[in-house]
Amino acid sequence: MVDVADSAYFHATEHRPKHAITKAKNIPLIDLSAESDLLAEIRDASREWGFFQVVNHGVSQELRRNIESAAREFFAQSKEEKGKVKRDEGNPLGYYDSEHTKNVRDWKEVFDLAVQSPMVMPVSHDPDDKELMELHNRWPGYPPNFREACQEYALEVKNLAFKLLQLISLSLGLPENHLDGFFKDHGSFIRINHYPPCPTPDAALGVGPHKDSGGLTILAQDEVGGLEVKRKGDGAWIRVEPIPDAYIVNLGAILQVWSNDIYQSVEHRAVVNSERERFSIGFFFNPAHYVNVEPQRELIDDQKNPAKYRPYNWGKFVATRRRSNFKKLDVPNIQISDFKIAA
Ligand SMILES: O=C(O)CCC(=O)C(=O)O
Ligand SMILES: [Fe+2]
Repeated sequence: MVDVADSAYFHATEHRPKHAITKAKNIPLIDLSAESDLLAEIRDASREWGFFQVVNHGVSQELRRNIESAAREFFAQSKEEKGKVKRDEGNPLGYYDSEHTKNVRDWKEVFDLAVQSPMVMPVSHDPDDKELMELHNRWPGYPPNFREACQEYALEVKNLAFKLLQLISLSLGLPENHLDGFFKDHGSFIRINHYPPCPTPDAALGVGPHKDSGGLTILAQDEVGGLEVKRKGDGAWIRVEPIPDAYIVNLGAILQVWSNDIYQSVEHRAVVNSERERFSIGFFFNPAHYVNVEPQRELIDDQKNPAKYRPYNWGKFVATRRRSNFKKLDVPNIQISDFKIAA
């Protein structure tokens, strides 16, 4: 992927990454072991930023170290070795090095794995086609502990995801377990991102600006840093400072719909640099494919605050995205704004 002249990686001048504000007030840091004011902190952070970091989260440091070092060893292999577990059109899990965000190539390589394998998904984006498929993880032979490190990590982060979901539910004034049922057969996945040093960090991005489309994202970034969040209000890009052993939490588009816009998912991107490689590991906490996503009845009012979105099926949403990713269709990817009800 290190082809300097390849303009497929170049963003339009106005989207190039140089003007991040690093000295600004950072996204909130929340101590999950604190008893008092926890819900208020989560509510304020979710409303103001859509992003926060958590400490005392219950995920063991050792499991995080294990997956981080297994990832380092995996990506250090030759392209040919990594290509043995490459994703294809039939199964998007595994290794991939040519992802695009909004038609510009990302300066990264990734490894995706389903938290529950097999992951069940619709075969097609067509709403009338009820056929389902099972997606199985692809495990590399090297390093030998890769699979175990990923699976052990996934179990603990999944527990954190449910804990955060319950806190978010309470922070919206809903019962603690109100949203749990949507995640009974959850279609969560883990994406390990590797961003190699980039000779043109002013023109390329590790991941272009996007919003996460699922429920919640729980991200571990290493000490290099590069994640930036678009601040609500003025749209300035704010650097998320790496905090050792903390997790970055952001609300995905589904929470925006469930909460009928009380909470909003926020744009973010990853910048790269010319000196140091960077790793991040995202846990994308997604509902089951059969879940129909719609504003929660408890949070709407037909007269004063009607639903802002029409219901949509999560599995079909994912299948529609997958189709446009592979076909490189010249249309914008499906977004929740496609389901927005005009006010
Ligand atoms: O690497 C990062 O800091 C962000 C990655 C990201 O936003 C994503 O994978 O959705
Ligand atoms: Fe993201």
